[in-house]
Amino acid sequence: MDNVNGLFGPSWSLDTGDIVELWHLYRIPIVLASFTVLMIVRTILRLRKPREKLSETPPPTSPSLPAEKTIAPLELTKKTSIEKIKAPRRIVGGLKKSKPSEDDIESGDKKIQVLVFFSSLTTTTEKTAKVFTEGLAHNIKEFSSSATFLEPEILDLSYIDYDEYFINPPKSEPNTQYFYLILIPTYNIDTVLDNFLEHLQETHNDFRIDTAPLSSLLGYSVFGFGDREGWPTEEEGFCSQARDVDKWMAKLTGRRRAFPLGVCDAKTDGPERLKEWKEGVEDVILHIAKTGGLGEGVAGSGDAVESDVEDVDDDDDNDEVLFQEQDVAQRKTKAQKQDSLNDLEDLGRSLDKPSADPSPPLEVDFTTYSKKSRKPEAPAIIKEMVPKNSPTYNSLTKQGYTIVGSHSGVKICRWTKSALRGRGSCYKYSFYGIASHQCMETTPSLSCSNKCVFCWRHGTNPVGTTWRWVVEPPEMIFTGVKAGHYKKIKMLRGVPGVRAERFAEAMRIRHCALSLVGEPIFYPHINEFLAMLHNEHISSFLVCNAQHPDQLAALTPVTQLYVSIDASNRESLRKIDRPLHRDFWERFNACLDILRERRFEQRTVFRLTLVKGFNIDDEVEGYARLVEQGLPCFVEIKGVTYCGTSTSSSAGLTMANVPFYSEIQEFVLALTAALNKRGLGYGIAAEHAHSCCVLIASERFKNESGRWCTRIDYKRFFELLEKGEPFRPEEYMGEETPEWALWGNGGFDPRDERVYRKGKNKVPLPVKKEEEEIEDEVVVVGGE
Ligand SMILES: Cc1cc2nc3c(=O)[nH]c(=O)nc-3n(C[C@H](O)[C@H](O)[C@H](O)COP(=O)(O)O)c2cc1C
Ligand code: SF4
Repeated sequence: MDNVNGLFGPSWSLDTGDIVELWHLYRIPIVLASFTVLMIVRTILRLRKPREKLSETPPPTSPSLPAEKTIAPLELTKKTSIEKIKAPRRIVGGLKKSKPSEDDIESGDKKIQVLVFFSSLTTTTEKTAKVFTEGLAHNIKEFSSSATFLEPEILDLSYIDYDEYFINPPKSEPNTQYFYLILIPTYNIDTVLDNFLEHLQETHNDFRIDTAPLSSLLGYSVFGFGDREGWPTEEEGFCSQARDVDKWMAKLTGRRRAFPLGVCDAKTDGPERLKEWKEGVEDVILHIAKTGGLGEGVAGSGDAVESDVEDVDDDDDNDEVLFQEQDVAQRKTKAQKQDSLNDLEDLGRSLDKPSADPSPPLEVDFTTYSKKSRKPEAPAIIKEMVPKNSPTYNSLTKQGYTIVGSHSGVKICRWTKSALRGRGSCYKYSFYGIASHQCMETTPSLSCSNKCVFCWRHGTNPVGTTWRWVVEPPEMIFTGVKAGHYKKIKMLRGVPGVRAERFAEAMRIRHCALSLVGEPIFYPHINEFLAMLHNEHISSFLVCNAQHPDQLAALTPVTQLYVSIDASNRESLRKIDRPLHRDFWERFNACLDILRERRFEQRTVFRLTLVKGFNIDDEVEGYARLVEQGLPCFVEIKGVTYCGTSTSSSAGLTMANVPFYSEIQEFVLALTAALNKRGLGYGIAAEHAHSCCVLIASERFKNESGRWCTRIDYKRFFELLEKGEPFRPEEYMGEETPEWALWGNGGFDPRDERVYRKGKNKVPLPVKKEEEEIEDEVVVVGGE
């Protein structure tokens, strides 16, 4: 113990021997104490350091997270920085444009396609656009060889599917970049242009689509045709639709206006103005060919700097996004609205003291349209669908239509004339006992929501997805169409060959085919109109285009309800009907479901119009599936007829698209086999080879002896209707289908006289429809 005292005492001194002795005496407590101190230090250090992950076991909250999804340190860093950016959003810089790479173009990898779009009612723009495109094609060949130009293509806005060109540039050629030129007239009446504009606007406002989905275009420019005599100034509507198209294109392309909007008065300065515009456009194309792009900041380059006000104009939804370059313009247009936007506080403060912040003057350029400069908007005027001064009116009346009011029409069909002369009735006589000379073909809506390739009225017909025109009362339409029909019948009094008894019978309308042109159920008072027909014991055959399920669901029973089935699948339907509704396939299917529900209330029919190259090949199974879905009472299969007008050929339709009757027969056999394979109980009931038309019917329309009864007991139909109680279509099933109309017997009424064209032999089937036409008759596409 002394030694120990000596060790800690002040007079302490030790030699080596003492140290060794001490170690031997106290080594255990020394080792234990050192170990304890070390452990304490280690524990403190570990507690201060973050724990390292020792295993790959996923955390309990994400049991399925795969090992590779574990967030790596780098990703964590990135995520944190993204979160930091999130609120509030302030985007600095211009729109992100996928600008063409000069290298791409120079290396020859990319091709440039100029597309010239036009629309025309009275052909001025069409003719000009054609000459313009030819000239452009010629000049483009002379341009720099650094870029590959494809032959400019000309496209009629009445025929194209807007979705293919005006949501995104066409996708068919991945290495091709597009340059759009749009030549259009202006009409203050309803035309396809309204629809085009609606499409541009909807695309821009569609929250699912990028606001500038066409920004990958190389550029665009618009040229408008107008008439200063009727519309002297811009305020009064001079070239207003060209201006609107230009404005929407600026928005959709992210302001890639390559050259300013050109306008002309087609009657006076047209050639001069067009020449100027053409030269300017060609300069730009040349510039693109050389440099690969429009260039930045060049007047008319479409750069956001110049056109900013366009974007602020009406885009309230863009409030949260502020482009640095647009500050100045937005100060003017958005100042009052900004208070609530936290991220714009700085801007708001600067606006409070405008004099303290002398901003540079606003750039004004020709590409700018500002609401501020416009006069206050006049109250919306509801237009007439087909006004008397419209080209549509002229075109329809020239074709023999009587326009009643502003949206209804009536026409004597060729079969009515033919039946009056005892030269054959339409297929509806063979199948359903409709006397053609007592049939009125009419529609209360000349407008439609499709632009079917086989319709012959494109360019002139009003189209729309909703009714936006003046509505006339059903009484006025009913009286008007009857008067129009009788007037036309009377005019046939002196036609050679008209049979007196048929002429007398024709003065009493017994049937009404609501299938002329347009979409009858579009008319808001269609049910009242039908009631008027039925009150006068006029049967109703109504054809609709399967695009208006709500109206179809609300429709009161008709004698026979048709739905046009123009294709068996979405893509094919889009190509052939070119519907205006984006959800056309859903609408189509909804209509089939409605028809299925209605099959025990009225006679339901699928009408298939077969167009070779469009809706026949490989579609039999698809049609069978649709029949299974809608379970119609009947399926009418008809070959398209051909009118040979420029409109049908612009739609890509030629005689080659008209199927031979043998092809129709082949198709019918295949479809019936497909239906039987599905156990659906359909058979081929009747044919009218003359019209290239065959009827497949449900076995429900056979009598006890197993014979087809496709005809209608019209008297019974009205009796049942007047009882006001529900009834089934079988209850007004008519007599047996006549022998001559049955499948295999041709379907020509033996009471009538068959007349062949001069010089044509009595060629046995199959023949092209035209070769079997009745003398003097004009073949039209789309009619019955
Ligand atoms: C019924 C009708 C309405 C028109 N409305 C306008 C108009 O609002 N503004 C305008 O500038 N020109 C208007 N025009 C003139 C046309 O736009 C002009 O004649 C154009 O050249 C026609 O082109 P197109 O023959 O290709 O259809 C109208 C012409 C017609 C027949
Ligand atoms: S159903 Fe059609 S084609 Fe037949 S007569 Fe009537 S309108 Fe003419």
